[in-house]
Amino acid sequence: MAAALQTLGGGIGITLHWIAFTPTIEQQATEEQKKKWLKLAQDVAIVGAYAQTEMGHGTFVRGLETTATYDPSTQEFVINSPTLTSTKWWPGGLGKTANHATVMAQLYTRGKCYGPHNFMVQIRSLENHQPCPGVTLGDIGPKMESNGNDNGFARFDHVRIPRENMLMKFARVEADGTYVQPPSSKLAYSNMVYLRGTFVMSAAQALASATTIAVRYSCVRRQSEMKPGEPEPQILEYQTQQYKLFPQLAAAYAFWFASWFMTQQHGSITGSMEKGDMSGLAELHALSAGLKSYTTAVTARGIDVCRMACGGHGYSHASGLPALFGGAAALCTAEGENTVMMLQTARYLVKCFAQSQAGKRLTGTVAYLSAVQPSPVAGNRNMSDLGTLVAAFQHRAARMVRHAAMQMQGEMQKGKAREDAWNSCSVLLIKAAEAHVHSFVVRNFAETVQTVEVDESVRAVLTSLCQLYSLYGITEHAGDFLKDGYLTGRDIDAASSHLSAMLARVRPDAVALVDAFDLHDKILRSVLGRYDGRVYEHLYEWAKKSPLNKSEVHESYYKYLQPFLKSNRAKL
Ligand SMILES: CC/C=C\C/C=C\C/C=C\C/C=C/C(=O)SCCNC(=O)CCNC(=O)[C@H](O)C(C)(C)COP(=O)(O)OP(=O)(O)OC[C@H]1O[C@@H](n2cnc3c(N)ncnc32)[C@H](O)[C@@H]1OP(=O)(O)O
Ligand SMILES: Cc1cc2nc3c(=O)[nH]c(=O)nc-3n(C[C@H](O)[C@H](O)[C@H](O)COP(=O)(O)OP(=O)(O)OC[C@H]3O[C@@H](n4cnc5c(N)ncnc54)[C@H](O)[C@@H]3O)c2cc1C
Repeated sequence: MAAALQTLGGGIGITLHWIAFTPTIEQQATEEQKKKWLKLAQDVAIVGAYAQTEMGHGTFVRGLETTATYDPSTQEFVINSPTLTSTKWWPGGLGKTANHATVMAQLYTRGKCYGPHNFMVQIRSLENHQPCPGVTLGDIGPKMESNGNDNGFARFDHVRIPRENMLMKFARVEADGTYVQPPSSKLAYSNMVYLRGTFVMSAAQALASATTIAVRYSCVRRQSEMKPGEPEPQILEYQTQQYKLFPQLAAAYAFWFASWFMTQQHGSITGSMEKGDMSGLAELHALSAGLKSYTTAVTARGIDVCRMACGGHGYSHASGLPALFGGAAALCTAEGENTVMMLQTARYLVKCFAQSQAGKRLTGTVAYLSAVQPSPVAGNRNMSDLGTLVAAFQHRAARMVRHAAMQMQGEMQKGKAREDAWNSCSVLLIKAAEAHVHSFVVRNFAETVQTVEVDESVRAVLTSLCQLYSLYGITEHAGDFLKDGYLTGRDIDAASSHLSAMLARVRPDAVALVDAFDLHDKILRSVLGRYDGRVYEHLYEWAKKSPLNKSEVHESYYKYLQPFLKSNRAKL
């Protein structure tokens, strides 16, 4: 599904039906409600949008203004948009495509507000697709990318829906208006956790696509002379080109493996939650938020590196890279803005750190926080050993989490309120959370390559790629590793020279490594990244199809240029 949606470049009107609307029914509806809507959704007999964000609030879900007020006399909810800023704004497919939406609204019953809950609302007629009475709909206009998707707006003027349209798997409102609490108030957000997990896969796929394009093109493209008089080399022979592309290639693999972990973790924790065990929810939320933030940010930057690595042709839409970048940029903002998501991870880490200080043994993805020793013992480390590299990342993350948490404690001891201390330490907190996620990705990569059983040579090349990824991270963030003397200047020098060796080692396998992503030309949609390598012929064909080439002399000539030239000539 992710691949199919990627083909459509950030989606079409129905994308959110598949990735958000239908999963929300699956995750938030009762069995009875599923019988009513799930099959209709799965068979696309109805088309849905996920309508949460409003003009005034996206991040702060508790600040949403749309209301769902229960009327026990008719056993209905009244959905209302009381202000301009309460207008639902951004939901994919909401403008023109969807005829239903799950609407996130503040639930009021018996005069009390119980916070945001999901409601199924029909928004267009199933007969003629006209908006339902009381519903105003439209498209929000062109965006940076994803213009095949009608991100829309919606206003509700006291629209009545049956009580049964509240998605009631967790929280419920009884016929008489009694509110029944869910096992956790955050279960109304479970679909966001799921979607953030799928964004990790989307990031991996987008970065895999960009590196496929750039690596293949770098084998077709020849430029300059390495040595005077010699034939022009493939640009992939330049070490600087390898240094641009191979860390992105390695990151694509790392994110792919992280997304596998995320999917497995989501399945196992939601399985336990089905049985009433909510203990894994906080970690699942922290991991999905942090991974979504980290992988999409690195992917967006990485795609731009790939674009620049393709020179001028990378800037053309023929390369497919601008569209990939636009799609990745959307992933950085949608489903929880990246800074806000990383701060959620930081919040969890600070709590875990406090628990560890209080003597609790941490488990799961944060276990290392209590295992890592605060005072490092410096020494000449073997910087080509994966175990050493993983330990270095864990040490860096643990130090940064401790530093941010202690800094916050210090601010509070000086009299600052917790919230103010949080805000004044939030840059440190973000960096610490990023280091934690980075460390997780490195460890997971290292563990995954060890499980490769198909072939010794496959394991060897993936191990090199994992070393490259880790060494690149260390050299890019050298200051973090040097700060408390855990790594020495000599270690960093060793890391740099191993990194150079890894670039050379990965070079012969680079094309096979991108081919292994198995991204068909129809998915890549890139003249530069064609599997057959016939870039120049197709670049020429592609340009000939430019709309400006439909006529030999463009109409703008007759309209503007001809009279302008004529008057200029007349002046001579
Ligand atoms: C396959 C894909 C292919 C192509 C893609 C193409 C197109 C797709 C493009 C876009 C789709 C986009 C869809 C959307 O964007 S839908 C809208 C998404 N909106 C958001 O993500 C909103 C972000 N904001 C939030 O999630 C929350 O408001 C926020 C977490 C920021 C704060 O929540 P709240 O104010 O309620 O909580 P706090 O008081 O801060 O914390 C309370 C407590 O709860 C914990 N928490 C928060 N969220 C969750 C959660 N989801 N699950 C579990 N726990 C959660 C939080 O950490 C606190 O814990 P504690 O510290 O223990 O008190
Ligand atoms: C392509 C695309 C598709 C989308 N699809 C949907 C959809 O289908 N359904 C839907 O409901 N929504 C959708 N959205 C909306 C999306 O979920 C929100 O835009 C997103 O959650 C960010 O919220 P915001 O726009 O309110 O950003 P803001 O919160 O206004 O962010 C602006 C800035 O404020 C900062 N900021 C905000 N709060 C904090 C804080 N607590 N601490 C520190 N900094 C903070 C942010 O880091 C950011 O720098 C989509 C958005 C995009 C771009």
